[in-house]
Amino acid sequence: MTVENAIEIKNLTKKFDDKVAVDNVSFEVRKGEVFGLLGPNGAGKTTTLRMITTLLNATSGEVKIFGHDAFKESATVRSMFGLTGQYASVDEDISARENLMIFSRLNGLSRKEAKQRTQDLLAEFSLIDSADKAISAFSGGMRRRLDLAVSLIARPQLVFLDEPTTGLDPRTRTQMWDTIRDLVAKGSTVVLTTQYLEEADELADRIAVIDHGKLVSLGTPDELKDSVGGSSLKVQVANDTQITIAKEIIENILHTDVEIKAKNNELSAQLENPKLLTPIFNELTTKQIDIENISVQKPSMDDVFFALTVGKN
Ligand SMILES: Nc1ncnc2c1ncn2[C@@H]1O[C@H](COP(=O)(O)OP(=O)(O)OP(=O)(O)O)[C@@H](O)[C@H]1O
Repeated sequence: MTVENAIEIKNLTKKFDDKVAVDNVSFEVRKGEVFGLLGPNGAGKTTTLRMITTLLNATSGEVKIFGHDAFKESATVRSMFGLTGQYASVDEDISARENLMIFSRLNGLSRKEAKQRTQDLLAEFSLIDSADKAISAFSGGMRRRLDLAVSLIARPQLVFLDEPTTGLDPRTRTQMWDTIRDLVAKGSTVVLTTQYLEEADELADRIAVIDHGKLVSLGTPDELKDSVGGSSLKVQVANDTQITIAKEIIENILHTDVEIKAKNNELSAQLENPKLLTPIFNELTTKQIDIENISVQKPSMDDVFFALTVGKN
């Protein structure tokens, strides 16, 4: 039997006393995809991740990793994935090289193998130049790269990244995204939690949106965007005396209300049928409306987030 899914979760639930932190969640993560867990603070992402990675017992439900029961075969399952964010307690005075050597040895590699693996990972994560510096001198980006390198020592096919870029500056974040894409290109499956909507949009093949412990939506970024409504049309006119007539033209064609933003003479409306853009443009031109700007925008991940999650948990 070939296993198609890296992870299968069925009816996963976690209660802390009376509080239901994760509520009957089911989903699958396919081999080779980047799967994003997205949700507001306190939604239950970390608790879900901790159960999948055997760090926390579930109240009920089932987790399978490459076909193995994560609760009954936890030792086997643990050897199948890498997990970042677990090495914070490492001595800050030791170097990146020493750090990788220690964890390679803990992973059962011989001294010679550990040396080679350390050298390869330092090169892969652009840490060669800083390899012998104390970790205390490392920037946030270098620490994250080292953390990821450590999680890959045993060459896992599945990697969990809990908020891999939180606190990084935009450039370092982009470098981390490249590193993650590289990992996937080499065949790994990646599960990540993130509080950045842009990150989920950029990296994830599919996203599970979690709110109040429940799975509220699952799909590709485009599917999620489509699910919260159609595109919006924005027309900016050059001359404010033409706003009213432009509004009438658009309303007549779309049969919908057009909103006027006082700033920049901008008109906006829901555009369910993109084919209506051409007649709108033609009619505005025929009526000699001086158009400054016209655009059609799909919903953003921000729109998805606000539409699917219900504010503060
Ligand atoms: N050990 C615990 N004991 C009691 N309640 C807990 C415990 N761990 C988590 N919770 C609660 O469970 C809910 C889900 O928390 P969780 O940390 O999984 O959310 P999250 O989506 O990861 O949020 P964040 O983005 O803030 O990390 C929260 O209401 C939290 O307070």
